[in-house]
Parts: sequence; C-alpha cells; structure tokens
Amino acid sequence: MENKEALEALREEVMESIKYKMNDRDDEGRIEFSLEEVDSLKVLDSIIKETLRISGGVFMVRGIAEDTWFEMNDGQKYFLRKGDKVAMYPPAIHRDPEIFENPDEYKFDRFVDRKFYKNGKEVKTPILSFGSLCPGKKYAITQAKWFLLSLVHTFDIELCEGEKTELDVHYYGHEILPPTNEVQMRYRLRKEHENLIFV
Ligand code: HEM
Repeated sequence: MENKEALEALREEVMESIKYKMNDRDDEGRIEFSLEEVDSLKVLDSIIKETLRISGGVFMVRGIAEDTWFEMNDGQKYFLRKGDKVAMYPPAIHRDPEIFENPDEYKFDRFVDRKFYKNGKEVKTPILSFGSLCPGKKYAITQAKWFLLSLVHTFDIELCEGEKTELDVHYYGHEILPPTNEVQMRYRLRKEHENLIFV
C-alpha cells in the first residue's frame, strides 16, 4: 500500500485482463477467472514473489541419513555425519547481491520477464520461502494472488496519514516475517467494479 506505483501497475494489469472478459460471464453475471488466467498476470506474480523474497525468514532443516561429503560449487568439501542436522537459510539467498540487484529494495516488477544468475549459472528457483517440501505452496500463493487481485479491483485503498510499519526481524526463523505493528487504512468500494469469481 505504501508503494503507489506497484498498486497502480497491478490495478492496470487486472483491469486490462477484465476488459477482455466482459462478455465471458456465468449465469449470475460474474466474470470467471481460471487458475491459468490468474497465473498469467505477470505484475501480480512479481509482486507476490518480491514480497516473499523480502519477507521470507524461514530456516529449513534436514537430518543427515548417512555419512556424506558435501561439495560446494567452489570445490570446498564438508563432512556431514549421520544424525547431524543441517539448516538452510533462504533469506541469505533472497538477499544475495550477486543474484538480486539492490537486494534490500522492494521492487515490485523485479520478476517480470527476468532470469537470475550466480557465478554465470542460472538460479532456477530464486525464491525459497516455501522450501522444497511445502505441499501448500501452490494453494497459499493462489489464495494470496486472488485476494490481491480482488482487493485492487474492488476497492480503492490507502494508508492513513503517517501510518508506517516494517518487517519484524525478531521472527527470522519463523517462515514469513510479520509487521512490527498494525496500521490504519482507508478503503472505498470502486464504482466500476465487477463481480469476480475464481473457477
Ligand atoms: C504463506 C504460506 C506458507 C509458507 C510460507 C509455508 C512455508 C513452509 C516451509 C518453509 C516449509 C518447510 C519446507 C522444507 O523444509 O523444504 C513448509 C512445510 C510444510 N507446509 Fe507450508 N507454507 C505455507 C503454507 C502452507 C499451507 C497452506 C499448507 C497446507 C495446506 C502447508 C503445509 C505444509 C506441510 C504439511 C509441510 C511439511 C512438509 C514435510 O515436511 O514433508 N503449508 N511450509
């Protein structure tokens, strides 16, 4: 909400996609959106990824099942003993300046038509907030996308004067960092909004 440019770019993308669906309504006059259509919105996708990049604070832990030599890209080797636990820390990757330019900056369109590289190799999954094992990943991301899409289409929203918050760094290690405090906002139903439904 603080980032008016992001809000406007998202609203423009959503309105543009609705424009082409005006004649594509269900029996109750609602405009239908499929999963594929929601996923095709590049600004929406980028906003979600950038938010996960900047606010993901998770540790992922793995148990070592058998004695293993683990070799890094630079050739350095580590001996992992059976029974050890290893923690991986996605925020270190999410804020790696070799992968992301100005990593501490929130850039809503960072992921629009972009690939990321480290040491000349493409980083295929630069966002690791869900780890590799989370079975709820697609569900959670789709829900967040649908919420944002419906919100910017249906309401004008803005922060009340002087309202501010930031990520609560005390929660590093616990998935997504919550805000340090609540904020007051204004919202108003938009006159030209349509009734949308996710099918
Ligand atoms: C924003 C929402 C969510 C975030 C950030 C999140 C994040 C994570 C992370 C980081 C892990 C550990 C993955 C790993 O170690 O590789 C995990 C595991 C898991 N998540 Fe999620 N998750 C979310 C939503 C959900 C939802 C909606 C469900 C269920 C519908 C779910 C079910 C699970 C389960 C069952 C595991 C354990 C998987 C295993 O250890 O085999 N999560 N999640």
